Amino acid sequence: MESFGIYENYIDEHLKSTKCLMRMMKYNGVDETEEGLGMEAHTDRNVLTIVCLNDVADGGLEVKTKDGSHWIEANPLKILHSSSLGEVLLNGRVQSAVHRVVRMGTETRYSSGLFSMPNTEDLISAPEEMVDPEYPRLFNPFDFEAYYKFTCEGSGRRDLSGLKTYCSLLK
Ligand SMILES: O=C(O)CCC(=O)C(=O)O
Ligand SMILES: [Fe+2]
Repeated sequence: MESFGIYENYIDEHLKSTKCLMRMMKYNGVDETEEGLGMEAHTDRNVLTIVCLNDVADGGLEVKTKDGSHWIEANPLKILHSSSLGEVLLNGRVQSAVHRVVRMGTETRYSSGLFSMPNTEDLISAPEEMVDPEYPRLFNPFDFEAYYKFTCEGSGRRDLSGLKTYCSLLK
């Protein structure tokens, strides 16, 4: 965030109000002839995600291009990507990556993901430094737990633009 000009105190403050969730995932290999979907297309709801994989020949993680026209393979060993809250905090300067896991090999794939997320009851919003005429405020301040709940239920569950649906100011 420092590279986006956000002052140091804010970063310290942010780190103090962040918790991390670590998740281990196992994807069984598939038959040579079939292409299995290991995890359907989604965006992560946290701030940043770091993923590490075992040494499978085919990483399988794919990220959708910004124009939505096709999927590109992501670096198979270590991936760090921005999630919904990164998009909010940087006021749209980065966008949350739509991604999925496809399985095309017989090997078992293991991954571990580190997901940083807010550990605060304060409303989440972009700092003033991120708002200017070129980047007018994009999102209403919101409560993370309520947003998370929205993405787990009903229409929010499969909504790849869930963040915009939930709190965009540009509807
Ligand atoms: O297993 C992976 O490579 C990615 C998993 C993922 O996207 C997630 O857990 O949100
Ligand atoms: Fe993900």
